Amino acid sequence: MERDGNDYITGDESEPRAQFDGEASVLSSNLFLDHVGEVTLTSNSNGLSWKLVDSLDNDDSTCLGIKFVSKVATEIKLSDIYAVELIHHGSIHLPRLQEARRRLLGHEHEMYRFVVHGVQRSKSQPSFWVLAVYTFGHKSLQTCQLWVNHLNASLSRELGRPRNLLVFVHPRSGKGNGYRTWETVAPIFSRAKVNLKVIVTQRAGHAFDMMSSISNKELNFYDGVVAVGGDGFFNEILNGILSLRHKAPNPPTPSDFIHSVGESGSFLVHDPNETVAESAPNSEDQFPLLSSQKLIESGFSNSRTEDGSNNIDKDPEFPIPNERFRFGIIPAGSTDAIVMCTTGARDPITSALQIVLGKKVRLDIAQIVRWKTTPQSEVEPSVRYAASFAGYGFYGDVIKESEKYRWMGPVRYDYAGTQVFVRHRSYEAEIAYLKVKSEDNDSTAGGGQQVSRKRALGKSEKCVCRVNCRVCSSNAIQKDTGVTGGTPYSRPEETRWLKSKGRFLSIGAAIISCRNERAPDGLVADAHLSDGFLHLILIKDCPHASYLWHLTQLARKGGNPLNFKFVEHHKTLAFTFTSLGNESVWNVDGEVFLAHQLSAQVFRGLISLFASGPEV
Ligand SMILES: Nc1ncnc2c1ncn2[C@@H]1O[C@H](COP(=O)(O)OP(=O)(O)OP(=O)(O)O)[C@@H](O)[C@H]1O
Repeated sequence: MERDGNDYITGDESEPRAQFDGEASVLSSNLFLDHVGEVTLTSNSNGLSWKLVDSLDNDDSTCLGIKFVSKVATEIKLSDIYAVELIHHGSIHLPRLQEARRRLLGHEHEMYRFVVHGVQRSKSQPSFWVLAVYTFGHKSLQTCQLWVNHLNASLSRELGRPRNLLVFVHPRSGKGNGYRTWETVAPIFSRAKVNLKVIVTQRAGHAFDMMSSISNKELNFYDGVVAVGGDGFFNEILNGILSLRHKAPNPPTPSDFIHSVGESGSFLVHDPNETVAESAPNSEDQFPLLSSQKLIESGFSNSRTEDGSNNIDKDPEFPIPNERFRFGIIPAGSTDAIVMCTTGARDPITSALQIVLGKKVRLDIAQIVRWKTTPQSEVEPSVRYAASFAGYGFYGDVIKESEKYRWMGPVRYDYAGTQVFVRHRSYEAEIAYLKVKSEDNDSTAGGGQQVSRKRALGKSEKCVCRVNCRVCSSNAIQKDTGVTGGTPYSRPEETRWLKSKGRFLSIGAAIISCRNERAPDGLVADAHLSDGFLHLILIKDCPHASYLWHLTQLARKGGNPLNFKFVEHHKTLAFTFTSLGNESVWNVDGEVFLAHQLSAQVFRGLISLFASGPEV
C-alpha cells in the first residue's frame, strides 16, 4: 500500500526515514504497535507519536456507520519515557481485522520487537503515575535496532536524570515489607540503566553511619541517595549527610535564652576542625549516633579517621545546598508523610518513576539544636535535622508509646494515640519565636487578630503546595539558605521575639503540610515544601472534648484543625523551647528526641528531592 507518493509503505517493507528538522532529527517509519495495529511512528524532539496507517484496520473505529474516536494513546513525550529496549523476536497482537488479513496474505506473525517504557498519570488519581509499555514490531532487526539507538540517544540528552544512585533499603520498614517494596521497583531502575549500589540495613543507625563516614569524593560520584523505608529512615540518611557537611550558624535565640552561647544574635558555625570527644550513646534517643557526639563548646560534629586526622580536610567539597545531588524516597514505612507531600501519592511505583525521570523539588529543612536533655544536664548542644515535623507533648508521647508496640506494625500509632489521648497530659513550657513580617498581614498566620481574619477568609483561601508551586519558586523571604544566603535574622537589630508560656497539650513545628493517610490535608494544609517557614502549632491545655474535636478535624479531608481558640499557629523562621515542668519527649520526623531545651531554625530549600510535587 503506497501513501503520499513514495513516502511510506507498509510496515512489512518500510525502511525508517530520517530527516533533520532544525536541530532535532526526525525519524519516521511504519511499524506494528502491540494491540493497536500498523502505525506510522514518528519521533521528534518532543517525543514519539503514532498514527494508524489505515483507520479501517482498527476494529473500534466504526460500528454500524458510527465513528468512534480511539481512546488508545497516540503519543508519548520524551520526558515521560524512561527506557527503550530491544526484546526477543515474538508475536505482536493485532486487531482482528488486521490479523485476519495478514493470515490471508500469509504474512509471518512473529517479528523483531522493541519496547518503549514510559509513564502515564492515573485517570482516577492524578498524583499516581502508572507504567506505560508500548511494544513495537518490525520484520527487520535492523529497523528495530535503529529505533532503539535513536531513542536511547535522545534519552541520553534529557537533563537531570540520575545515572548513579546509592540505595538504602530498610528491610523491616512499615509492615516489614521494605525489601519486597524494593524488589517491586528495582526493575524500573535496571530498565532505565541506572547504576546502583544497594545497601540493605542490618540495624538502626546503619544508614547514618554509612552516610556520615562516606567520603565526599564517593558522595560526589552519586547523583543521589534513595531511602526505601519510612520517614524515620529517611531522616537517618538526611542526618548522615548533613551532620558533618552542613556548615551553619546555630539558630538565633532571644537574649534571655539562658544557654545560648555567646551574645544574643551571634552564631557559632560548624567547624570541621573542632575536636570532638565521643560519649556513650543516650539510650533513650532513637537516633543512636547524633546523640552520641559530645560536642565541645560550639557543639558541632566532626569526622576523624583512625589516625586522628580529619577526613573532611582531605576530601573535596560536597556543598550544601547541592544543585546536583538529590534525595529519593520509595515509601515503605508506616506513615510516609514526606512522600505524600512531595509526590501526592503513597506509591512506590510513582516514586521510582519520578526518580528515574529526574524530577526535582526543593525542600526546607529544620535544624534543631538541643541544649539540655534534663534540667540538670550540662549545656551539651547536639544537632538534628528534620524534613517534615518536630513535635512535643501529645506527638512525642504517641511516638514514645508506640515504640512499645512496634510489633503491631502501623496500627501501633492508632493504639498508642488512643492511650495518650485518654491520659490527656499537658506540659508547662515557654516558647519564643521570631516574628516575621508576614505575621502582621498574612492571612495564613495564626494567633490573635490574624486567626479571626483567617476565619473570616475561610478555607478556600488556603494556598496548597502543588506541582510548579509559585510560593516555593518565589524568593520573597530568603534568597538562599543558611549563612551564605543571609537569613533575615542575621541582623539582630531587625529581629523581634514573641513568646508564649503556659501549659500545652502539644507543641509542633511543621516544615511541610505533613499530609498522611490519618490526616489527609496534613496538620498545616497550606504549608509549602520550600517557602522557608516553620509552622509553629501551639495547642494550649483545653478540655478533653475540645481536643478530640481538634483531632477529628485533623483526620477529616477539608477539616480545619487550626480553627480553635486554644490553637495558635505562627509562621516563623526560628523558635526556642524550654520545658518548665514535667517532661514529654520530642518527635523528630517520627523518631524520639529528648530535649529539655532546644532552639530551631529553618533553611529554605536546603535539599532537593527526586519528586515533582503533588498534582492535587
Ligand atoms: N535493619 C534495621 N533493623 C531495625 N531497625 C532499622 C533497620 N534499618 C533502619 N532501622 C530503623 O528503623 C526506624 C524506623 O524505620 P522507618 O522510618 O523505615 O519505619 P516506620 O517507623 O515504620 O515508618 P514511618 O517513619 O513512616 O512511620 C528508623 O529510625 C531506622 O533507623
